[in-house]
Amino acid sequence: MSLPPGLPSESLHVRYAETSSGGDHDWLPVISTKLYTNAFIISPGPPQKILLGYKKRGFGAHFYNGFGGKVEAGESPAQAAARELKEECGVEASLDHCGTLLFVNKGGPEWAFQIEIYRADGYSGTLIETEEMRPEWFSAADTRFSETSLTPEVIPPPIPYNSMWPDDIYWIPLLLTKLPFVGRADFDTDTSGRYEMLRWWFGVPSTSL
Ligand SMILES: Nc1ncnc2c1[nH]c(=O)n2[C@H]1C[C@H](O)[C@@H](COP(=O)(O)OP(=O)(O)OP(=O)(O)O)O1
Repeated sequence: MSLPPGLPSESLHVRYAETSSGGDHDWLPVISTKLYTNAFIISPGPPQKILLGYKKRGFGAHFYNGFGGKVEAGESPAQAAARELKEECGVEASLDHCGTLLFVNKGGPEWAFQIEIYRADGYSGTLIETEEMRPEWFSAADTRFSETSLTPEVIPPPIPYNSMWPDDIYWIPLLLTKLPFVGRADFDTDTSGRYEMLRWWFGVPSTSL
């Protein structure tokens, strides 16, 4: 099983993958890439919880997402991830790299987004709402089977996949279980400007199983 084209580590072997149908030549061309980061705080629990930010403006506005953005000139992705986390929700964390994703949009921009994903089990400082993001906790476990005596303060609402990028549902479970992952999705926008996935591929390299 081989990775889709465009990822930095195309030679990796893969043990597990979720993928749409289509041949190797059906992927959109990748002309160039821009580096981004996305960082997640995951409180081990129980109950396991994930911190997401409601994006108030800019690209991906009104979606919940991790905290991140562009890697600036002279920065490593790890430095950018720490900076963006602090800028967007006010906290610091010991971040571990856990995945690389490539997103290509049919209608542009002309570059593909290469997003380095980070996670941490905890943080220091005080969470704050910023101009860009409103941080909120969500249950990572399936709350349908939780004890009913536990209050919403103890068990927050489930991960709001319907208000997130459509690719997230494929790789966030891998992030939660600490499995390193790689993946790619090609997008188009529908007539109302909503992002639709044309093709996708998300997998776990064989060395990590
Ligand atoms: N498809 C998809 N799924 C999950 N996450 C993302 C995508 N596409 C994305 O762009 N992202 C992530 C990657 C980044 O974390 C953000 C986008 O970064 P952005 O807010 O545009 O970058 P900043 O540098 O913070 O932007 P400004 O502050 O300059 O506006 O979404």
